[in-house]
Amino acid sequence: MKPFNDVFLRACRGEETPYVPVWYMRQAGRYQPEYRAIRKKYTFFEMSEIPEVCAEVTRLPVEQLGVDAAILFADIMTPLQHIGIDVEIKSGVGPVISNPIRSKRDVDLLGEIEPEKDVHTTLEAIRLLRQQLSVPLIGFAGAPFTLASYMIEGGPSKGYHMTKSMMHADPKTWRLLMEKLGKMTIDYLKAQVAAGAQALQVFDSWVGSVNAQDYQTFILPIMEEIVSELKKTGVPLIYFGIGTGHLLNEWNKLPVDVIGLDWRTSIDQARNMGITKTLQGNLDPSLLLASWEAIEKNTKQILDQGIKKPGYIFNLGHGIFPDVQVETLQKLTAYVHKYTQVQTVK
Ligand SMILES: Cc1c2[nH]c(c1CCC(=O)O)Cc1[nH]c(c(CCC(=O)O)c1C)Cc1[nH]c(c(CCC(=O)O)c1C)Cc1[nH]c(c(C)c1CCC(=O)O)C2
Repeated sequence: MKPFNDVFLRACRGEETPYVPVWYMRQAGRYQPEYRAIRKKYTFFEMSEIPEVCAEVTRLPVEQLGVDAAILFADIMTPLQHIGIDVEIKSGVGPVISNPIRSKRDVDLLGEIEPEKDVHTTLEAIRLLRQQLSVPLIGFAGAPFTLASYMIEGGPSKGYHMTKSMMHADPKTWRLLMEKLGKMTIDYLKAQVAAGAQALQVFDSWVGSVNAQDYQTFILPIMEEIVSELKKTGVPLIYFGIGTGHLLNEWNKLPVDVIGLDWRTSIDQARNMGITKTLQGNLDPSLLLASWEAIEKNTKQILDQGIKKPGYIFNLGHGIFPDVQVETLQKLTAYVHKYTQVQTVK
């Protein structure tokens, strides 16, 4: 086996690195012919129930693209099935829930997870991967707001209107829901670290839809609890969301190690705002469908900002689309490694 590559972990901690580490959100997915072939045989959650398949799909992009970290194959919806949410992943749609949360009674009925019993296949996949990988393994979970948005709306949403109206119309029920999801997230992620996850990413993909005041009142308290509990595990913590430029000052106060940015906020802008954490991101994934010249030009701009100081990880601003070519990502990974190596040696 290759020697262990810890460049990603060092960048998470804000240390100097020999080159900028790279990984991609949704690096295991439908853009890979091998993934599509496996997925033909199973539903999404059937795949998640077989540790060997999860491990294989997790390893695939590491071997194929040469990235510096692996992210566990699972979904943010995975633990919800075990607290009473009836969820299915519909291809081309996303998570769909047949028993959405609409009242205090629905929230009261939600249970707790017992990780070693309920998500043992996910934990088993982590244990397998730790024997197989020579790059760090990132564990992950959805954050309470983002999970609640699916649970309340019943599926993907544009405006999150029912979610935000519950937050304001029935703050007590909202708080209870946040507490239950917060506990689930803590239990789930602690179990992932105990099984061998070497970093954690909390996906709050849709939280950018609330303003800073509502974030402080209705979401920040549970995030403070989650992050301070997870900090105790000792592994680096990444917090990511889409369109969160207006929330970054609040995020910077949380004891997370890394902030994941989408393409709307540049690395320079975030640093000029006073963000002191390691930054991760943030090529617009749409560019992966453009010419190589456009990809290179935009990537170079991001890297020139990123490498101004230690504590930078290259990624996309959101996940890879299914119609991206594997070769594009291979070329991009090699480009980031080479370009940043030359720059730091100088
Ligand atoms: C919001 C969210 C979800 N899931 C996730 C998020 C947060 C990141 C983000 O903002 O995108 C996170 C996620 N989902 C998946 C991973 C695995 C690891 C990885 O990034 O490679 C991760 C980290 C697998 C997956 N999760 C899903 C797929 C595709 C499913 C398939 O094979 O049909 C994969 C590989 C399904 C899924 N699950 C979800 C969506 C929106 C979709 C896509 C729907 C579609 O376009 O078909 C919910």
